Amino acid sequence: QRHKFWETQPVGQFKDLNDTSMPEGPIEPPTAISEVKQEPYNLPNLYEWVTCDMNSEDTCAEVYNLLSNNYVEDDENMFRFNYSKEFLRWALHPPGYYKTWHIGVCVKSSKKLVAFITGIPARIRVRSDVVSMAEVNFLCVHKKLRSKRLAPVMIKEVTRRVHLENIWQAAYTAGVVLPTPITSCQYWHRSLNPKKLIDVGFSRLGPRMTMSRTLKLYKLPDLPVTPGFRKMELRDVPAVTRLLRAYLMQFVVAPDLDELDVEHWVLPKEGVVDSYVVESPENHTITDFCSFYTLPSSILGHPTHSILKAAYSYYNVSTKTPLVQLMNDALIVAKQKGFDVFNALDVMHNESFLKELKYGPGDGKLHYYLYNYRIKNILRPSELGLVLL
Ligand SMILES: COc1cccc(CC(=N)NC(=O)c2cccnc2OC2CCNCC2)c1
Repeated sequence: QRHKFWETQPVGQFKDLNDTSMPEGPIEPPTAISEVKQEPYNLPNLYEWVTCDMNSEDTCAEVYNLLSNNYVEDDENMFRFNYSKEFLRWALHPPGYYKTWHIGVCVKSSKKLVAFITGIPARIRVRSDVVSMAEVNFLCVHKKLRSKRLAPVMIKEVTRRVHLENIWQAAYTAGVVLPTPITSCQYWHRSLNPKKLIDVGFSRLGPRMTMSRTLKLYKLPDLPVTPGFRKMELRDVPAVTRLLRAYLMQFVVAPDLDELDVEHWVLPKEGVVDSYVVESPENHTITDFCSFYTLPSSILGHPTHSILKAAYSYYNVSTKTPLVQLMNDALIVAKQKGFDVFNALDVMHNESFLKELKYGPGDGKLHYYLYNYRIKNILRPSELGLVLL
């Protein structure tokens, strides 16, 4: 029945929701590493664990193919995330990563990869508590192996390997409601190429709208309007780190990023992540920053279009330029780079620009979770300063 697995885990349980006596913080205490199960969990007979070295071209290609054919689809099964190999290597190789947290399940006989789950280390602040956590992502079971209860054993195995590194908390997201979200975010889409979005069924022509009126509605200038708006460079890392750290302090849950993290996560990487700074023309200080990551989706079963080019809002900081103007410049450069749509969650201050910049609401929600860490009351999305890939 529902949540058979999650009711056995140290996560906020629905039945505890209004029990205000429970303190905020870890649900279970850490244990000695010697107490952690030393050997991997048992898999069903035909399968075996494999550690995926994403620096190996062959392994990265196998992971790419598994995800490209079996990972998350939208509610109407019209689109499927299509993370690129460069993106996967970026997402899984942040400073301090553990190869052993990139876990595959293979068929013993054929060595075929049929399932995958990953963790990466992250320092996440919850209120004033900076916690070493694992960010768990890319849980994927081949379509032909669903309902074999593989996911629970994969979650237990990545948890075991995280425990072996003396880390006892985790953060993850899901499109489904599990025990118990710390917040539930609405996603929003801003059309950049409305004709293609309507052709492939991502968007529909509005009521009393013609195609030409729709093209005019979403038209953008060719160039950013903010003076000093330019691509981020390595020399900007110290300034962007200062901006970002100060900005993220206002949120209840946010990553605790140092200069090495900023260099990895937000320095532009072709086809993976784009980032821009506003360098004030008068005194050359960095006053604002915006970024978005590249996550295309396969368009399932369309005769002429196979890929939806989507940009996802990442971290944005405005201290001088109005956020709405900064985010409009992000739309302008994303359109110039050939993206079809720009997606954003209603986290941080995003709500302040979504309607004005003509975003439309998506048809689903993205729920955020913490493992082995209780939050007293569910957060508003605007209290969340964490964007997962
Ligand atoms: C358009 O193609 C899609 C292909 C698969 C799923 C979805 C809907 C969806 N589930 N979208 C999101 O989860 C989403 C919407 C806006 C911003 N970030 C998002 O998810 C991110 C963060 C979580 N991991 C996936 C990427 C759309």
